[in-house]
Amino acid sequence: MIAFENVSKSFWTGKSRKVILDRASFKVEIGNSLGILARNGTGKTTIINMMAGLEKPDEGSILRTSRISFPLGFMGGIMSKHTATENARYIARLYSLDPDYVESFCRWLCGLNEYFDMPVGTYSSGMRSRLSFALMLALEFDIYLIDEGMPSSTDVEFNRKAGQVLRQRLKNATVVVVSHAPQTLEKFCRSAAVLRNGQVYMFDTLEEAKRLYDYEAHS
Ligand SMILES: Nc1ncnc2c1ncn2[C@@H]1O[C@H](COP(=O)(O)OP(=O)(O)OP(=O)(O)O)[C@@H](O)[C@H]1O
Repeated sequence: MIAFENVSKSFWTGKSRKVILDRASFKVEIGNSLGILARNGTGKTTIINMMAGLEKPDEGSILRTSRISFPLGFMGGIMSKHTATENARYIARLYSLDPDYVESFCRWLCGLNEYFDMPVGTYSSGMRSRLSFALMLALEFDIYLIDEGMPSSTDVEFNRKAGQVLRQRLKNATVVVVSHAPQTLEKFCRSAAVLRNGQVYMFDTLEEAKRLYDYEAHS
C-alpha cells in the first residue's frame, strides 16, 4: 500500500510557486492497479517520484508498506563508469538476490551483446533504457510505477521480450501509471484518478475519471 496523507509539494520558479499537490490524501491499495490522468506539465513525474521515494513532500507524509519499484526507465541507480554486468550484480546484492540470476536475466533481455561488458557510459539512450527496464524486471515488486514519459526503446525484439515478462509480472502485481492519455491507462488499470488543482480525485472506474478529465478540458 502507498498512502499520501495531507501531502503538499510545490516548486519555486524564481517568480512564482508551481503547486503540484496541495494537502492531498489518497491511497494505492495492493490488487487495485491505479491510473492517474493528468495534463502535461502538471506533475505526473513528480508524483511517481514521490511514490518511489525519490522526491520528498514539503508537508504531510507518504506511507509505504509494500515493495515498490523505482519508476520504469529510472537510471538513477545505474553507475555509468561500470559495465552492465557490474551494475546487475551490484543491484542483485542490494536486493539480496542471486547475482548470477540477475546478470543472466538482464543479459538475455537487453540483447546488448558485447556491450553488456562495456561501461554504461558508452551506451546510446535506447541501450541505457533497455538495461534499466531489464534491471527492474529482474527484481520482484508488489507495486510497479510507470511514467508515460519514461524513456522507451524502439528495439522490436526487446519490446516483445520485455512486454511478455511485464505482462507475466503484472498478473500478480499492482501498477500505478500516470498519463495524459486515457487509452494508456485502459491497458493496465482497474481504477483511475485525476490530478487537478493540486488534488487527486479517486474514481472506481476509468469512465468516471474520464468524465471529470474531459469536463475540465472543455470548461
Ligand atoms: N526541481 C524543479 N524545480 C522547479 N520546477 C520543477 C522542478 N521539477 C519539476 N518542476 C516543474 O513542475 C511541473 C511538473 O513537472 P513534472 O515533470 O512532474 O510534470 P509532468 O506532468 O510529468 O510533465 P510532462 O507531461 O511534461 O512529462 C513542471 O512545470 C516542471 O517544470
